[in-house]
Amino acid sequence: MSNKFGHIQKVKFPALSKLLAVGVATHEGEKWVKHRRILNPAFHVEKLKIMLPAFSLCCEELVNKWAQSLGPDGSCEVDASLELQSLTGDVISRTAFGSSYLEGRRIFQLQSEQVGRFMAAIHKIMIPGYTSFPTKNNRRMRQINNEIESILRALIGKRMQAMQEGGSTNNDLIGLLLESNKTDVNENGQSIPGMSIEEVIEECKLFYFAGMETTSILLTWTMVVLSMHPEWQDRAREEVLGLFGKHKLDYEGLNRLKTVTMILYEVLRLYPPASAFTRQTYKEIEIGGIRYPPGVIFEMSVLYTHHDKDIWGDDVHQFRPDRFAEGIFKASKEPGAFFPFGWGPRICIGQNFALLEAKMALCMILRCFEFELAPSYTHAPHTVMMLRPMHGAQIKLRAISS
Ligand code: HEM
Repeated sequence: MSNKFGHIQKVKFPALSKLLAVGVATHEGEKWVKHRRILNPAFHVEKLKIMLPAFSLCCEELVNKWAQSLGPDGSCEVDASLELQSLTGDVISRTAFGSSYLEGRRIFQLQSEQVGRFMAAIHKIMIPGYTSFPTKNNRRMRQINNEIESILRALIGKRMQAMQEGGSTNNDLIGLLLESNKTDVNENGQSIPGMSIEEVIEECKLFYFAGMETTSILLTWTMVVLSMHPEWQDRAREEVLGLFGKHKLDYEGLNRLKTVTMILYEVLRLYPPASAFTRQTYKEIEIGGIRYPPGVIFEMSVLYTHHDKDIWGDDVHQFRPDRFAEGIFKASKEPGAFFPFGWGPRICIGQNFALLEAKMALCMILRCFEFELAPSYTHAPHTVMMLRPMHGAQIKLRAISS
């Protein structure tokens, strides 16, 4: 971890866990607490169950598309990282914007372009004032931002009007967010101002950034790792076929998956999509024998902690899903050392959404295809913003005969 005095200091568990709870008592923090309270109902389990058919529809479209690409020998090659990004973009578009899915999809395309442009310029972004230079890239990024905001503004306006006229919330994220915003009541029972339109727009943009890339990266690494470990691929498929056969995947069944869940956790341990996140001290705090003043920014390395031999044992770099057989807390020597979704009050609000989506997608893929790495695949995990495969994930799919 580095602090603003330029020191680099490694802080390990358990001292690290103290930091995870830090960081929400400032002015920024108060705003966050309000946002979190308004967002929470939209991610409640009952709401996720209602979103399940949308997950299912998107996954079905993906496996059907792959089935149509199969050659005469019953196989085809795909870049799983692109395909799964498109899947998770579709899922967010449908679950966030329901009937306005096509506008949602346009936002997803624009944000994907935005991420690509940001990544291409990432080294220059450190130059003070660089983002206001009138370069071609910066002008296009501003244009994209304006287009995203105007689509969202129109969409939110339409929804608010429908709600005023007594229409339903449609149970999509935007509807649930607006409904919760309208009825926001603080702990003392007083109605307090909810989010402004600008803040709702920011939350919608965040759903894409926070929810799309991360989940597609989890699914991509899962396909890569299961290609490297066919014995675990077979075990997972057996479990899926045993539980569901050819029947529809339901919430209760997805919750009973043990092997698939252990596999997803082990992939999240080895390849955490958000490989690091930050915390800022708001009061003086002592960590690892050093006292830090308020305002110090710490970078929490999930990757480093998930690969620490002292915490996970000598097989730390091996893919061993059964280390999670007794649950997350018994998987390592330090309970709490597994935190791909963060920890403490700021923990990822979409973690149940992400895991449900990943289970649904993986089950459907396993039921229809066997897969292995294509000869062109090069294993190169790369951490620019997120931990992704640098050269894509070329996977060979083979249809499972029914
Ligand atoms: C595998 C998938 C995902 C991973 C690994 C992941 C990881 C994370 C992490 C590490 C954080 C920061 C937590 C902290 O500071 O303690 C975060 C925050 C957040 N995530 Fe996720 N996330 C995933 C999926 C999603 C999805 C699907 C959504 C929404 C649909 C979502 C929405 C958010 C939001 C809104 C925040 C900010 C929460 C706050 O500041 O209160 N995430 N996520």
